[in-house]
Amino acid sequence: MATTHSIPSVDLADFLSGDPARKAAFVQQLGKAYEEVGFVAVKNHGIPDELIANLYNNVQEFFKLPYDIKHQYEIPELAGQRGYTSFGKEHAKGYDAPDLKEFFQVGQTVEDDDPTAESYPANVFVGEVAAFTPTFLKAYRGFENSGKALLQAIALYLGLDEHYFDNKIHNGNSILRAIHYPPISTEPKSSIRAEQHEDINLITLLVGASADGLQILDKQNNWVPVTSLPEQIVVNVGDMLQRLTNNRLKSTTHRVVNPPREMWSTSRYSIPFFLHPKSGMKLDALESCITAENPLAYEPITAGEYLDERLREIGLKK
Ligand SMILES: O=C(O)CCC(=O)C(=O)O
Ligand SMILES: [Fe+2]
Repeated sequence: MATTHSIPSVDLADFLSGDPARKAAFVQQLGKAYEEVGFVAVKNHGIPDELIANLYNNVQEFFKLPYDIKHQYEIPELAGQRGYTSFGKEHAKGYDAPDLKEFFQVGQTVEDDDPTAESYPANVFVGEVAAFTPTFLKAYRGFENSGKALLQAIALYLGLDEHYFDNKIHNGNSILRAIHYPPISTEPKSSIRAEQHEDINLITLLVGASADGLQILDKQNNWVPVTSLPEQIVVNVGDMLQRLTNNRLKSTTHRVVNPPREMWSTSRYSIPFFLHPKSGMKLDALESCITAENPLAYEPITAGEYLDERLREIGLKK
């Protein structure tokens, strides 16, 4: 895979090093990257390579299953938030044509006595691929931990207490999503596998996709390819963090394009982790992010209300 020329790169080991100068430098690099680009590549992210490899193997096994079996794991009442969503169901906000993908989502499992547990639907267990669900649950915790460290750095950059986000994301409504973009068999109507969009959540952590295709829209309105090194994950700002920071940190538009014709026969897999807080978190703009040059841009809203609004806009919730 090619290098990440297009987005800045940071080393999470700097933040966790215990060396105040390295830690402070990381905070500035991450914050600047999120103000200017909205995406970074993170090395030493703490999710073991072997776990990532297992995750991809299980995901490929699952999507190979016949449609009738996968469809048993599709639960429309859950708006795609748990289990399987079949090909052509989800579309980007503002677009009618569906994305060319099927996906599977795993959500939070509460392990303490937090009453938030009652608000989460149960995860859907896949019987046919024995290691699928356990591997997902393990990876879910890994992404949560890496995301927590990154949010600690973001909190410091914003002049907040380092642990500002910790209890807001503990038992949060995060989603681990495995996506399969199937091979292309006939001339596609458009060149797009996943139409341009911004992510809904606080931050998204994406482990190296199985193929090229991800592009971000830069400030000059050019589409720039993002391909990450195997040992890096790509982490971007979502709309909830953009809203909380009154547009100071950028939720950058991105999309997935079709491969060149000679690659049509290949599938593409990717596994984003959408880091959400608990639904009660207020997304009201931080005082420090409201200035004369950057006046208040959004109405107050909670994370839960905002998620509902967005799921309706992308066709998952009626
Ligand atoms: O497939 C990818 O690489 C990115 C997918 C994505 O942007 C999303 O699901 O929000
Ligand atoms: Fe996305």
